[in-house]
Amino acid sequence: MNILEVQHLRISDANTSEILVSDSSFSLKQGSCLAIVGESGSGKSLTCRALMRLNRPWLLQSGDIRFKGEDIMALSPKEMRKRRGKYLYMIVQNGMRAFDPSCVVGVHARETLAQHFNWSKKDIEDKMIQAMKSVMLNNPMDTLNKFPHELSGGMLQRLMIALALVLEPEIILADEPTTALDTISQFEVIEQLVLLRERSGCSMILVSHDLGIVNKIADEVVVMRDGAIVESGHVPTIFTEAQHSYTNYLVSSRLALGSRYKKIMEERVMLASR
Ligand SMILES: Nc1ncnc2c1ncn2[C@@H]1O[C@H](COP(=O)(O)OP(=O)(O)OP(=O)(O)O)[C@@H](O)[C@H]1O
Repeated sequence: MNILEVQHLRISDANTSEILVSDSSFSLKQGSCLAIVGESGSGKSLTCRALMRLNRPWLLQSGDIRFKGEDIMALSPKEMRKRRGKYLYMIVQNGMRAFDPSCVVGVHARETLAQHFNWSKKDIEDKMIQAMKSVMLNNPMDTLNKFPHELSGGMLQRLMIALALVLEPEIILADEPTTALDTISQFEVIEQLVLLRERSGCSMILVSHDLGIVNKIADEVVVMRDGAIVESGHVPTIFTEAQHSYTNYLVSSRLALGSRYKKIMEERVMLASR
C-alpha cells in the first residue's frame, strides 16, 4: 500500500516564471524508504518541502499530493500545521536551522510535543530523555538546557531523531541529514536513522547526494536532474542496471561509503585497542 502518492508535481518561481520542478510523479510504500538523489540544484529539497507545503510563498506548486488518500494540497494552513510533526516530520540538513536560536533546545522539543499530545510537562520530559539516551545523547537534561549554537551538528541531528522517536511520525523526510557533518558524525547519524526506521516502522523519504548512504538505507530511488525525474526503481536494480546515462554517471562517481565505514571502523578498533 502506498502511504504517499505524488502526481504531476510542478513547482515554479512566480517572480521569474522559471519552472523548478516539472511534472514529478512518485509514490512511497508504507514502511519503506524512498531516496531522492541528484546533483545540486536538481529540485530534491523543493520536492521535499512541497510535500510539507513549506516552500517560500513565491514558489507556486501544483499537482496532486496524497497522504493516505488525503489531498494535502487542499488542506487549510491550520489543518496542514496539524499534519506536520505527527504525520510528516522533516529532518533538515543543518540542525541550526531547525531550532529557534533564541531559546534552549528543550523549549523547542517541549513546544513541539505539546502541540501534538496532551501529556504533562513531566511526561514530555521523561519521554524526551528516554529517546535522547537511545540515540546516545548522554546527559540529556544538560543538552536540553543548551542553546542550538552550543551543540555540535551531530548532536542537533540526533536531537531531531530523538524528537522523531517520541513523535512517531508516519513519514520522515530526511533532507541531506548528514551533509553538514564530519565523517564520524555522518556514520553515527546514519546508524541512528537506520535504527529509527527499525524502531518506529515509519516510512521515509531520504534526500541524498551520496549513493553509498542510499544503498545502505533505501529500498527505492528516484533520480532527479534539472527539476525532472529521469529514472526510478528498486535500489539494487538502479545500481546494477541503470538505464539513464545520468544515473550511470552518478553510480560510477558515487562516494564509496562502504569503504569509508570500513575505514572508520578499523580506525576505531585500532584506537580502542591502544
Ligand atoms: N526559495 C527559492 N526561491 C527561488 N528559487 C529557489 C528557491 N529555493 C530553491 N530554488 C531553486 O530551485 C532549484 C532547485 O533547488 P533545490 O534546493 O530543490 O535543489 P537540490 O536538488 O535540493 O540541491 P542541493 O543538493 O544543493 O540541496 C535551484 O535552481 C534553486 O536555485
